[in-house]
Amino acid sequence: MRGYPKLEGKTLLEKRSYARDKIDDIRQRYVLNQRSVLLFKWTSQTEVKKCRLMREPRGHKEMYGAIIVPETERTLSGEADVGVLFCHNEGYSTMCGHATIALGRFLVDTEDEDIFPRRKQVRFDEAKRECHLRLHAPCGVVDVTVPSVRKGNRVVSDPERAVRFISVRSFAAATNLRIAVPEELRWPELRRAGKESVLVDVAYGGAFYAIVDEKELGFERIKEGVDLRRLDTATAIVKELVGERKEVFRGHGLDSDLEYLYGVIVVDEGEGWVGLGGLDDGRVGVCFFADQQIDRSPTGSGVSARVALARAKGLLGEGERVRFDSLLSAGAGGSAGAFVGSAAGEDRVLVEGRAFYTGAFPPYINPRLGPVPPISTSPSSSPAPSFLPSSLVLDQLSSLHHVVRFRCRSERSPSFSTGIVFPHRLPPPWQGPNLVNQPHPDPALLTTEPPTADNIAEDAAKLNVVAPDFKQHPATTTSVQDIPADIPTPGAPSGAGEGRPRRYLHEAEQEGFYLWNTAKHYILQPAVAGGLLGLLNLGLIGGAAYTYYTKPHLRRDARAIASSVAAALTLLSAEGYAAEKYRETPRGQREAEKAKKEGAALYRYAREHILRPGVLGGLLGVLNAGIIGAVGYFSYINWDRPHWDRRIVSAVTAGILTLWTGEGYLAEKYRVTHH
Ligand SMILES: O=C(O)[C@H]1NCC[C@@H]1O
Repeated sequence: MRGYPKLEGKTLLEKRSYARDKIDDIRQRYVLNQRSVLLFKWTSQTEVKKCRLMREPRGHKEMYGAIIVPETERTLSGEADVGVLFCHNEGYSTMCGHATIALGRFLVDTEDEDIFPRRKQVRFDEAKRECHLRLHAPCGVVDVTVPSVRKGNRVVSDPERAVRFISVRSFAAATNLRIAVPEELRWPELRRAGKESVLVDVAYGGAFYAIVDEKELGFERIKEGVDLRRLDTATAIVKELVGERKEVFRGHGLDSDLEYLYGVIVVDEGEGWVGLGGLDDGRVGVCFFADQQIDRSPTGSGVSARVALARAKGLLGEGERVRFDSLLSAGAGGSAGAFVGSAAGEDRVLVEGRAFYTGAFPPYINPRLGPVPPISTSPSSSPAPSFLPSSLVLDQLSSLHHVVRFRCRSERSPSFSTGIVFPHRLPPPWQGPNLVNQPHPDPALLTTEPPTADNIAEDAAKLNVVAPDFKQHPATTTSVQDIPADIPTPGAPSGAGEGRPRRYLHEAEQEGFYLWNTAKHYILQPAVAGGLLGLLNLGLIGGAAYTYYTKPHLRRDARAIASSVAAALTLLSAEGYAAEKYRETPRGQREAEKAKKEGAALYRYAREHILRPGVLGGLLGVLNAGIIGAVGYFSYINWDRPHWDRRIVSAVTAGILTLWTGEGYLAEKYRVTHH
């Protein structure tokens, strides 16, 4: 990939880890720390360079991306033609059906051998008018068939017919799994339904999905409209609880990088219990994946998982085709956005779906816009800052031209996406309770002409390939020719003739303003405010203790003692009352749930990073060194005492011996269980 750093690692999964661990700032990074450092270093464009593609201001929570990897272990061994890494709001998926469908077309249409060096190997079946591609995704090799036509001396993809792919091995991992929902985690709909647990199925189609009937969560007829915030709360809890059942994901012969729960699909009435319906009466599902990102497509890998599950339950015959819809494709009507799934042999699934070009958008970095703080997903947060095009192009990323955006287009249902990257700034789901506020297409990006065999090449020509001299000539052949030199930030002094000191002053103001806003954003969070109150309490208690220590007469003054106790009780009760009141509000409940989740995440993080034997051994070593150092120090400064307090000496000796015996015991236990 041009411009994107070289992905280190022998296997695609290793490259995925590299992207996640080493260069994730390209996908997303909250740049707050860098900005704080900049206070002392002054703003430089190099720092601002490290900006995210998947989050604001270039992306959004629902953004999805595909990074083409020309060479992987499977392309080298001849088993695949090209590799791909998928990315989203949280990291890098192991499989993505909708991106595979969109990429299928792109890979047939591209003639750029830097992007797709093995393009010429792609087989065109003249009789069937289709190309066959082998795409190496992190979950394995997926066979993709792309309807294509000959156009002059080129073979180009045909938007009229559906792309199809055959999944990797797909299977049901657990059926009818009863998940108890602890009292404090039960969401309102579950309570109202009088339920204490939910029944879920878990299936794999390149990624693991928990599949759950809407009624199990206490919802009804979601396809007619649902408050996505409420569904988000419910599915986040289900995801956490099911995700903890590690045994469900293990033992299937998969690489450990694939053994995790990727998403929860809420399915409409009946699926998995009474069958799937057919092509006319298909199934609707809402998929929450990664960091509760909502899939606008019907989730290709989810379709693989759902078909495998239905097969395992004996609900789907060989060759029976089922239509799968997302909320968006179902709401839009027509069939172009739906996917069709069917069993394809023992444990494979055939998924069919269509993709359409809408354009290509090289990312820009506007030095004036700078990094944008994370936006809260609360409904009251201010709208996302708008994207300002700039004449200054990010060096490293300017040639990411194959982060291509596709959007599903059809005459009857022009308003939804099934593409690699969802274009345009789509309103996040919390902005509306149902489909009414779902994204609508930017008409400028839509091809209004109905596709015909004749305009196939034109359709492909919308693919916007950035020329190597893009930096000098930012406009591309298919994009707007006159990109404005720069749109000033509102309130910013104009650049022309602006003196250096004034510009610095303005930048300092901006920096200060940014930091103040960021500080406000963090400090005014209830959790932080709670922490500050805790500090205040500590300060007051410390202050009182100090006063009583330095003024011994107060210790006998009944009035002083009584007023201190009364003041402390009043303060604590007021704080307790306020906290309790806050917890009763919807926001408070959300916070409580979030705190619980974050607690779990912190625990998981600690377990993965700190409680690892190596790290733990190191920490224990440091602790031991500290203890020995402290004992040594106190022995040294007290060495000339006439006698030492035997109780202290015995307590210290016993303490150290107990600690070391405990450490020895744990180490031995670890050795026995792990080796
Ligand atoms: O179609 C799919 O499989 C993907 N869509 C977003 C979530 C999944 O990765």
